[in-house]
Amino acid sequence: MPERPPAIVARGIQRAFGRVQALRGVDLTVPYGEVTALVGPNGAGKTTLLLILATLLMHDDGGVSVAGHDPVEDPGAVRAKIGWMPDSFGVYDQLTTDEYLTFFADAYRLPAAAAARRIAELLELVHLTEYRHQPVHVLSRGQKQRLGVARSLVHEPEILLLDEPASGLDPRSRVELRDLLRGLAADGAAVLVSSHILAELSEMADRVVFVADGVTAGEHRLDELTPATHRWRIQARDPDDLAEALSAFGVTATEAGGGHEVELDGDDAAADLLADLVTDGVRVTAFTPLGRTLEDAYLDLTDDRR
Ligand SMILES: Nc1ncnc2c1ncn2[C@@H]1O[C@H](COP(=O)(O)OP(=O)(O)OP(=O)(O)O)[C@@H](O)[C@H]1O
Repeated sequence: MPERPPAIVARGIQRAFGRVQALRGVDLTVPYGEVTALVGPNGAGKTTLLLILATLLMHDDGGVSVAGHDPVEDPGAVRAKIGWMPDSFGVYDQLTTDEYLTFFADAYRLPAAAAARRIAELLELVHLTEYRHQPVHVLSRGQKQRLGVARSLVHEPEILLLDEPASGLDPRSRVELRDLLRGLAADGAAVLVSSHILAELSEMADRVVFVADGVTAGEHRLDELTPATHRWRIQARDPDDLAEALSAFGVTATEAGGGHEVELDGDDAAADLLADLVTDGVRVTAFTPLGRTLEDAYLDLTDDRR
């Protein structure tokens, strides 16, 4: 079977607001079946880019294709395929959560019976079933955020664009959001999510696109950013015993993070050193590989752009 073309391809996107050049040439590819994270400092242009992809803002230059359609030439075709969750969205306070979702189901022309089924399913998914008949204004910020996620899924879109969806969510809701997005990607959807919470994205995303100062600063697979580690942190009941043993084995160590950090040649060397330490009577309590974090990569990539 031929490989499916990417859900979103953007090349050289530019957009100015008066004298502010918000986007100076952003490139982005978002494949189906994966979660792509859009990461960048405040003012980098993430929201501007998402608005363009969501057909809500026109770009000045460059080319964009969303689900095979041009958002400027054919916004209706794009809107039918995307689910959009802005970073702040108005909710119609006097409507109940059920009515709120029904309003959007109507906008997407879902037949009434299908809409009722879909809304019940979505309220269950975002744990708001018990608020079905409550007006939206009684919902907490996090609950409104979850309602926003449900709203973006009403018409079962194949592409999801989410601007900072985790902000305002408590830890449990964040984990649930992560699992939900991973599940949608596993079912074939293309998910593009912007966020500042890097630790969380590293568990949620397959790919990351760094944007800084209106340009793409890097586009990577997450597993490429965390290559086989060569540094480990070792801790022992008695740190002096550990230091002595390392020195006796000729291993250079530096004290850091409440333990000793060492550089080794790979997993086999690490396993050998651990065995030697234990045989030598050192009571090792932790032997931790120090991978490169998403945060390290982000700081490297944006270093000269501050
Ligand atoms: N409607 C607008 N009018 C004028 N300037 C704007 C407008 N929208 C965005 N900008 C400017 O464009 C730049 C990019 O803004 P954007 O909101 O896209 O960044 P962001 O990466 O989403 O930031 P944040 O992480 O803080 O949400 C900023 O300098 C911002 O001030």
